[in-house]
Amino acid sequence: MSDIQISGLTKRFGSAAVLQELDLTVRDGEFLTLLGASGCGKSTLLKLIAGLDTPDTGTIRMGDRDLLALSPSARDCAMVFQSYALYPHMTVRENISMPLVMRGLGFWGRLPGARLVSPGVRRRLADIHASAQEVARRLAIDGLLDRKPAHLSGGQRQRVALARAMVRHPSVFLFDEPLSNLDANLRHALRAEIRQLHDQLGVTFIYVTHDQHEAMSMSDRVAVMREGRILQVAPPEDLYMRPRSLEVARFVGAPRINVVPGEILANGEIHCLAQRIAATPGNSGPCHVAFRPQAVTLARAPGLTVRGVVGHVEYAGTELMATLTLPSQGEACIVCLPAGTAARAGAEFEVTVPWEALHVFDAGGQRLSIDRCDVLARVA
Ligand SMILES: Nc1ncnc2c1ncn2[C@@H]1O[C@H](COP(=O)(O)OP(=O)(O)OP(=O)(O)O)[C@@H](O)[C@H]1O
Repeated sequence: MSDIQISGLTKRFGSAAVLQELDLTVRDGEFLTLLGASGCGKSTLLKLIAGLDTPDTGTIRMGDRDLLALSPSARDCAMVFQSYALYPHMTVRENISMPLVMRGLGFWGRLPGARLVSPGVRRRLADIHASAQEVARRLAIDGLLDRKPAHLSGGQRQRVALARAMVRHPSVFLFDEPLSNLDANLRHALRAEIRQLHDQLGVTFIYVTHDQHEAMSMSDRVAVMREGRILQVAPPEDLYMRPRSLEVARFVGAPRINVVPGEILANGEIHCLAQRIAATPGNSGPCHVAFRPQAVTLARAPGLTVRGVVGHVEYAGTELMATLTLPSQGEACIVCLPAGTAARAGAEFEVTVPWEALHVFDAGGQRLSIDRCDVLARVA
């Protein structure tokens, strides 16, 4: 198939612009996730691609096809919703078969009596049910084909919704928070299954979630959204290691990235926590220096020394999460330490952030490229 190219997409509800001049290319066959806080416009974007709503301006193209000119059914997209959207009065078999019935049988063929009088309708229905059975087998729900949705668990219902999307072999799957209603264990298991399904089918998946673990663990690329705009589109590792802005850095990673103030001097040196940490060719002035809680080390290593007073210590299995209050700033940082580290509340404690784990952003929050200092230097 082809890439999906979205250009200048704007959608308003009344006076509120929910999507603002949004541009995005979804590559053919990739697993792309739209990640953002509730209300940032993720579902709206998905609905515009599916044809369930229309934009005010902008284009959505797939190869040489203008998707906006096509009806939802002609777009070759299948959508899977958080709420499953199954027909309660139909069996699992009938639910899964529904897209093929709608496509393969005319109005008369869909009437309940048609199969009694028409051998052609009977044959087509038998083929459709065989296809439904095959998809159900792949998703391990073939033992449930005669049940109604009310007699299924949440995970089973979501599998039926997936099967219904798969049965017509669409070229694009659109997922709107499909796992939100499930418990943590099931969510974890289904994440892996959905990713495997993507790899087997080899078609484009566009997945909406506000859960960064879900986004980071499943996707080829993640588009981070905020207030109707895309802040960055990148593979999960790039988003985590090289966030383009402080906003993205704060959104991705848990616990949240630590940020302490820094200063860029006229000679380009960056100072932070009374240490010379790096140099940048940019303008002088205040900046933000950031590091992830997991990036700190207790070993002596070249890097930024962070010293503070231990506050709350949280035990998290193989590690501890400790809050450090930095006396100079009065700011609290969270650092991740190996379990068993002697970090007692009220005591002074010191960690090092290796140079390569430091992120520097200008006063406006945009990432600065920096030259690492190779010698730990204290500023008098
Ligand atoms: N039909 C509508 N009429 C009016 N406002 C709407 C409509 N649909 C969505 N909105 C508003 O548009 C904004 C974006 O909604 P959208 O559902 O796209 O967000 P989202 O990022 O998917 O959020 P969530 O994760 O909570 O589902 C919200 O403020 C929402 O209230």
